[in-house]
Amino acid sequence: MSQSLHFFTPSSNVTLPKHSLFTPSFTTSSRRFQVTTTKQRCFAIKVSTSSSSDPKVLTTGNGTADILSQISQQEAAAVSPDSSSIEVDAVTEVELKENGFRSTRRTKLVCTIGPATCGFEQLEALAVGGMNVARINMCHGTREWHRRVIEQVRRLNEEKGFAVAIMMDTEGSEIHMGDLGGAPSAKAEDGEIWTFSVRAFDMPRPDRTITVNYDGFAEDVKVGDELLVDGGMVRFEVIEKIGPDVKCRCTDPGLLLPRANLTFWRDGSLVRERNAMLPTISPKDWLDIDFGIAEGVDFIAISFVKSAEVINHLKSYIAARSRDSDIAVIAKIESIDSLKNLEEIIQASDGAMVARGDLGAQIPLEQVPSAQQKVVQMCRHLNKPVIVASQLLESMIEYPTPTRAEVADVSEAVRQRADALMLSGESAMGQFPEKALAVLRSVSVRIEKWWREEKRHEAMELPDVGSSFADNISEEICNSAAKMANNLEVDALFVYTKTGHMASLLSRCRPDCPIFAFTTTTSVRRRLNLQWGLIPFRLSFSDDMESNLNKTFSLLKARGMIKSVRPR
Ligand SMILES: Nc1ncnc2c1ncn2[C@@H]1O[C@H](COP(=O)(O)OP(=O)(O)OP(=O)(O)O)[C@@H](O)[C@H]1O
Ligand SMILES: CC(=O)C(=O)O
Ligand SMILES: [K+]
Ligand SMILES: [Mg+2]
Repeated sequence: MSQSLHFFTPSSNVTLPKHSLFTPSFTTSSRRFQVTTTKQRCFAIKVSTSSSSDPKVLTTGNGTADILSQISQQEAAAVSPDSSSIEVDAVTEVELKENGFRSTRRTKLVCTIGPATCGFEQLEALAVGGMNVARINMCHGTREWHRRVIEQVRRLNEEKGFAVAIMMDTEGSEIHMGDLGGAPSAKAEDGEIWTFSVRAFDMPRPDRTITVNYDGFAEDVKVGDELLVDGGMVRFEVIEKIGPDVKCRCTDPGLLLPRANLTFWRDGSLVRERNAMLPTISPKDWLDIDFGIAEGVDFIAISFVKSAEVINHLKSYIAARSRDSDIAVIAKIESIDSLKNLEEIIQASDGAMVARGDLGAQIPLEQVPSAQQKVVQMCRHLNKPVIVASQLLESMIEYPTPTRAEVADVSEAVRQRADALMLSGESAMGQFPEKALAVLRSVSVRIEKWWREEKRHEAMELPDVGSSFADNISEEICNSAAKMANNLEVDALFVYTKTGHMASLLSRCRPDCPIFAFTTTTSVRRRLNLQWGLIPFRLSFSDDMESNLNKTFSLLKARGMIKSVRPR
């Protein structure tokens, strides 16, 4: 098995760097490495290892003009440039052509789809606006409704060449309110008495009555407890218990949304009684997961993860049921338990989400920012994509411009170099979904550029993640390639990746230039769309890197995404 790494250097008389751009593991075992200069201005390093899953090749280029001047007319002609055999979406294509490689957005964007965005045109507008992943929340709507959304996203991908991935988010079995009898919201005013009940009501249900999904609710709460809706957006005090009904007085007025999360507090601490024993994945969640597997969603996000065990269980469940599709499991960090077992949970998962909505209901709000930073950093260390979610642009549910504080919050998540930012209510039921997405997009691009120009990124020591020698080689190649790309100020890194692993290792380094990730399957292409800095393309390629490179350049050139200039 061999791996090769292609570098295209900026000057015409290249000498191989004397000092090691590679770490000692490369130089001390030189027996394994064969360095050859292949062309006048490029060199390749072929790495032989006894065991490796697939041949991985990495190319870095210093600007397409230079690269293309390497390719003779004959070589270019040898590959018939059937430009349809490379798949990239129209928006990325235009962006690359018009703005160049360097100014592409690196931070990925996730939009929750709801009543405001479930139409085909609305979905298309989001895709055009930069949505990389569409999230469906199984707390709301019917499976039929979600199936239609999935179908439309798939149609959008097929007809318009997008690679929008689908993330299904489970409901989980925490305590939450019912669906408000179909009303989009209800206003609770200061001092009003509301009834929270575990009874099932016939329609219409009595005024100021809210159903609760957890049967033990009326037994677990005590008179005097504080009841928080959505982590404190609305607060009540428990004043009386009458069988299955709990009477509460509103102490902090606000808007109640369907299926809002409920927590109760006693003497300033979160009460976790029998509800703490509820399973992470409820019987209804298992049915939703079966639905997600059948529909071939790309990601399943698990709410209220408490331990790595549930992730491992779900992963084997998925593996047994979907042999050819590979669904990634995202752990939602939104509970005290998930913070306690953070490292093992992230290690077991394929990615994580900082779900600040519920997290802020379980830990004091002032602890949420440090928890976010910790999760983002740990994901980077362990090479797992991370999403920062909830209330990024909350005011844009109602207003067309964000608050200054919201822009600062988005900027901070971009500066932490999270893989992705997520819209919730802003895109699901807000009045300005496209505007909210445009704010995420422009703030991301601006902050990324600023930090690149200022070279302000803190150096982050990235620990090894692989356990085998082959894994270590892949990591070293990627770390070195990213470093070299930065030092030589190249325009793009090219990586050929079957499983997506090499691309993720490069993304983890957060290089200054974008990473073109060429992969053979559409499902891997969609999955890579969640990761920082990756521009995923679908392309069939072989083990012969020389021909892959020629083919790629010809195809990109035929599409007008890179230009040829006369050799200097
Ligand atoms: N499929 C849907 N149908 C109707 N309303 C929806 C749908 N998806 C989302 N919404 C609305 O958008 C709001 C925000 O959606 P979101 O999924 O982000 O909720 P959340 O409470 O932040 O997430 P979670 O329930 O996972 O903690 C919801 O409270 C709901 O009012
Ligand atoms: C997204 C989500 O589940 C939360 O913020 O609670
Ligand atoms: K959910
Ligand atoms: Mg949540």
